[in-house]
Amino acid sequence: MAYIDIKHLTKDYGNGHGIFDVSLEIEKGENYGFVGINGAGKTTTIRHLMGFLKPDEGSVTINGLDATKSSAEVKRYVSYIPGEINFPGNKTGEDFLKDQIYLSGRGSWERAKELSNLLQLDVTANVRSMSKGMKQKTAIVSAFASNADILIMDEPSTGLDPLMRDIFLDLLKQEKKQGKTILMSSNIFQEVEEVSDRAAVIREGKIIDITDMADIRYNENKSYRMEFKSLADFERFLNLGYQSTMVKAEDLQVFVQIHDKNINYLIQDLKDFDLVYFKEIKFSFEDYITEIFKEGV
Ligand SMILES: Nc1ncnc2c1ncn2[C@@H]1O[C@H](COP(=O)(O)OP(=O)(O)OP(=O)(O)O)[C@@H](O)[C@H]1O
Repeated sequence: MAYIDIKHLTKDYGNGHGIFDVSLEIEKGENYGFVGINGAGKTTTIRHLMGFLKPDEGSVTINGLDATKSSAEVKRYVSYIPGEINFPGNKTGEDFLKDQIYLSGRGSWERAKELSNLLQLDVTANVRSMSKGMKQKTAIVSAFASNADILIMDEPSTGLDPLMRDIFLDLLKQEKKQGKTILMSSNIFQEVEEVSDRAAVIREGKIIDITDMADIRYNENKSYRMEFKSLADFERFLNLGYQSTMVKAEDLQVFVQIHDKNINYLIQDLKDFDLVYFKEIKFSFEDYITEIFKEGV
């Protein structure tokens, strides 16, 4: 049984809304991305993991415990960042964080202070008057300072500026190195590509794909873009018969798709040509998702 095991989970809100027959197996120590457009079903799935929703059908277990029936026990392993953050009470960030550490019985204020400094969070501010970004940072500090075995995060980088997002992603990588199991929903494909081992794609409540991120990062089919100095060279190259995904004749540019094992042939051939530039175009997780959505799986 997987560490986080979601089996045939269904929550039907009617009129095609909800999640349907969702199954995901997340192994211990894995960093798992969960992507989908707005309304796809990410939050509904995640709320089942936290025991906030009861399945119509199917089950969720975390470390062998039923997430619905044993939700209090499950929460001992889990730190959670909700999609919508609303802090209770009228206290400072520091008091809120100290309460969380005390209530969960995990983590330390020292670590929370360190994380707050890294994320430039002013913990003297009242949680009620915090901006969206500050609330998000407070939730991140709380989750990371708790030293929980499992991190479940619903679009955690929402509201962070690009610099803070990078710091957050670095922290996430550190958590992974320490053996934490991470489930992060997001609709920012670049960040999922950067940190995840695998990612599931949900659309209209159904899982349509599970991707091993190594296949994207180390894809052996590469694209190269090149520009020729002269029209004569441009035309001569096209006659060589390489698979060109796009040709921009007005700029004398060609995009070639080629498998790694054939790259030497291409380089040999290009020795006879006068090039303005030659550049690898990385195949990204976003390209992959766009293809899946185009294919209408
Ligand atoms: N309590 C509810 N009652 C009825 N429909 C609901 C309820 N909660 C969610 N839905 C619907 O279920 C679908 C999935 O919603 P969900 O919030 O899980 O999506 P999401 O992928 O998290 O979206 P977002 O990226 O916008 O947060 C949506 O169509 C939503 O309108």
